[in-house]
Amino acid sequence: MRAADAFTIKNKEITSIDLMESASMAFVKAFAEEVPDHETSIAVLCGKGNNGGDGLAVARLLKDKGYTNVFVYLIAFSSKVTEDYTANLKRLEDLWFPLVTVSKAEDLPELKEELIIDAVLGSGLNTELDGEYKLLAQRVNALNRRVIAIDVPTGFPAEGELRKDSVYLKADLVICFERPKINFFFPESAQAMKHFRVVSIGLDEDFIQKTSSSYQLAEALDIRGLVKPRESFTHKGTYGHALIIAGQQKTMGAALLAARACLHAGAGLTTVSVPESGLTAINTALPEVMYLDRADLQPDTLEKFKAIAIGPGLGTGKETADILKTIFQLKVPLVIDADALNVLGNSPDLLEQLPSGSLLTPHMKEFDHLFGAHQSWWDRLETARKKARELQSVIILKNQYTFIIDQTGDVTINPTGNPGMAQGGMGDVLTGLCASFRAQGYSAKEAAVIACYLHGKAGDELAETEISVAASELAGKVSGTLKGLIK
Ligand SMILES: NC(=O)C1=CN([C@@H]2O[C@H](COP(=O)(O)OP(=O)(O)OC[C@H]3O[C@@H](n4cnc5c(N)ncnc54)[C@H](O)[C@@H]3O)[C@@H](O)[C@H]2O)[C@@H](O)CC1
Repeated sequence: MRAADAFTIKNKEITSIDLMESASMAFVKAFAEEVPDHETSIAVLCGKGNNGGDGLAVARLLKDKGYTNVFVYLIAFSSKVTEDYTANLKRLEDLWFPLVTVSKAEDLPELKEELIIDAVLGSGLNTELDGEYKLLAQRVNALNRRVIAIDVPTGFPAEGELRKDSVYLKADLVICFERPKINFFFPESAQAMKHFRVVSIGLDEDFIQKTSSSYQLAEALDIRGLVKPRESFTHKGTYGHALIIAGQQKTMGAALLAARACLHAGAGLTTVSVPESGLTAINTALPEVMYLDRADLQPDTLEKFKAIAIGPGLGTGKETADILKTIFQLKVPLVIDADALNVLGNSPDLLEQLPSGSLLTPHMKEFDHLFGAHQSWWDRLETARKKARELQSVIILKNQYTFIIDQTGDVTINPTGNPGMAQGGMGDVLTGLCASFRAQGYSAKEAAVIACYLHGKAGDELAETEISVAASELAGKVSGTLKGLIK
């Protein structure tokens, strides 16, 4: 993002002070939507870098917009100042804007304002907070006021490990510039912020798109670009035949859910392999779905499938390991989930035989069982990037924001989904979606991106009218949601 700033300044004939003004205007526009009451009393805490410069400009622009109670506190712990900070300070001084200088954390007056804008330190942070900055953050946190941070909360690193004992100036909302920071997507970010929203500040979009970044955020437009329309004269054979190997006597539902999702996501044919005791359930609940006896899971029968998903409710016994050994010999794209992942975690030799181009869908526990325990999500994601390259496979690392890591180690972040979806069976549905898109001919990465986005989006649509979302309901909804996405 710093490169995009520099490129925009150089090529758009915009000076850095104008870019700061543009960023501050974008902040104020979003702020006004969040805090419409112009009588709200606001304390703007400004450090001496460009984040502080934004704060000074924001204070002036808020006054211009009609906010009558804006007070600025200059956090003067450092002797270094940036040029744009100095220019914005001069603009405020010229307006006779009341300014309070705080040279030590203990000098911060007992703030009476209802709301605090945090512009102390932004993305220029290079170490954890300590000394006066740490004391200041602790003092402000103790006030329990509503805090809106500019770009990032003070003390919060844009990338790198988020340690549990670090101190941040906690924000209720972060209004950040142009793109969210990767660390916003980790569960540990909850220590520093509740929500974020992104505002455009006029950086050169072409440059941002072309600049290689290891992280991409999936957007509806990406899905529209990926999903191929259904053409005339196509038939069920065009859309592939998926096989789902799942379920035991007491976990038949997992197989049903995966098969249901696979069917509704558009696979031409869906077959499920469950114990024979599940046959009636399949025929009753999913009449379109076919059945394959476990005894028939032999190479010559399996070669005809366009994709095979394995794992939901399957158990971690020898049978699962034996089936994995068989399907690893095939040239059929694989989706590996749940108990199949746990079996691979128990036997590293088998994991080494994983065919390239496979799709693995672990949640945090399954991931750590496969690749070792991790203390932070940053580390976990780094391991996922390394393993995806080594295994030449795609990993869907499930989380509130799911990470899709491709064979080059690049990460696509999925933004859809909501807490209403925190119910058993959701993972089985995602596996069925992955199998469906793999069977329809999408690459492992494409299938993963479409499946994750669609899964969350269908859940979001259901959550508009429901507190919690049942997995079977979501599986039945995906076809309609997909239609809406590609319109
Ligand atoms: N052209 C640009 O680069 C733009 C930058 N913008 C703002 O500029 C911010 C980045 O500004 P800066 O790079 O000046 O840096 P900051 O304002 O984030 O930080 C100020 C200074 O603090 C010092 N510092 C770093 N780590 C510290 C620590 N642990 N404890 C104490 N001091 C520490 C550094 O010397 C840094 O220069 C962004 O977050 C954003 O708010 C916006 O104005 C948009 C345009």
